[in-house]
Amino acid sequence: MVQDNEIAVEFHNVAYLLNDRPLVSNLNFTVQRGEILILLGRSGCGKTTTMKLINRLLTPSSGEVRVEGISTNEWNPIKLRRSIGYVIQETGLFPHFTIAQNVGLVPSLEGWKRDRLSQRVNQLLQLVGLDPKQFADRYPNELSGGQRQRVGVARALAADPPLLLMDEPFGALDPITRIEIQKEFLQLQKQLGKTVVFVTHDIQEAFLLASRIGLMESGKMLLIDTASEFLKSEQKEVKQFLQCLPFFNQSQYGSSDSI
Ligand SMILES: Nc1ncnc2c1ncn2[C@@H]1O[C@H](COP(=O)(O)OP(=O)(O)OP(=O)(O)O)[C@@H](O)[C@H]1O
Repeated sequence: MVQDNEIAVEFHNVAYLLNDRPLVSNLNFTVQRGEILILLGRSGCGKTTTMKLINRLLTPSSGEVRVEGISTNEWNPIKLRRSIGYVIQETGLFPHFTIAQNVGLVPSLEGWKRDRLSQRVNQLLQLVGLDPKQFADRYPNELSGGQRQRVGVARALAADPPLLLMDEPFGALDPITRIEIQKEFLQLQKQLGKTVVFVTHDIQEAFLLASRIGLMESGKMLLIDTASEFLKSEQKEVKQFLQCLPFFNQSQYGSSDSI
């Protein structure tokens, strides 16, 4: 049985309504510590909304989301967000900040001393495969899309948050860079043991990264299970996604079932 302290995030009967229209409803699931939970689903199915309910960019219209056992309504929103790394597709880097300033943003807001901050920034840039000597003083528009994505990941990790929310973080990359960065991210996650909620509509990405996959449709969670159970599902919506795996080879996928 899963112990409470193995649970990082819980959704209890959560709905979020906008102008009386439910964007998500009946959400009941947990995110276990150290797992990569993939939220998979077609455009507009409610993945981003679900993510924003975790870091309190949105609060539930009914039900409750708990992070580390505490309802998001009770968390101080600033403290909550600083304890959660957030990576989005467009990276959200500040254009007039250097790469070092972008990566060091949260620690500097937390009042870290200069030396500690610059050490941390260098360490993180190295961790995501960017040479600090080459990149620290550049501005975001002087980097390629893939390099900016790496900076986005480094920034999310800067204050060492236990939980990372990643919303289509590699969506804008060419397929080769994307596979490279996915594999590196997987290594990094194994090394750091973070809990990750990762949004994608790409089933290949889901199978490569997932400890478990949550399939969403029309604001509901249809299924949440390991990749190998996903493969066995008879649900129509699951099969539709599986058909999108071009060169489907079971031995390549579903190997990271264990949490
Ligand atoms: N601020 C808003 N105002 C009106 N409708 C919204 C708003 N935010 C989200 N929606 C609607 O809520 C639904 C869920 O949106 P959400 O962004 O969660 O989907 P998603 O699964 O992340 O989609 P995508 O993969 O395209 O990013 C969509 O139908 C969207 O149009």
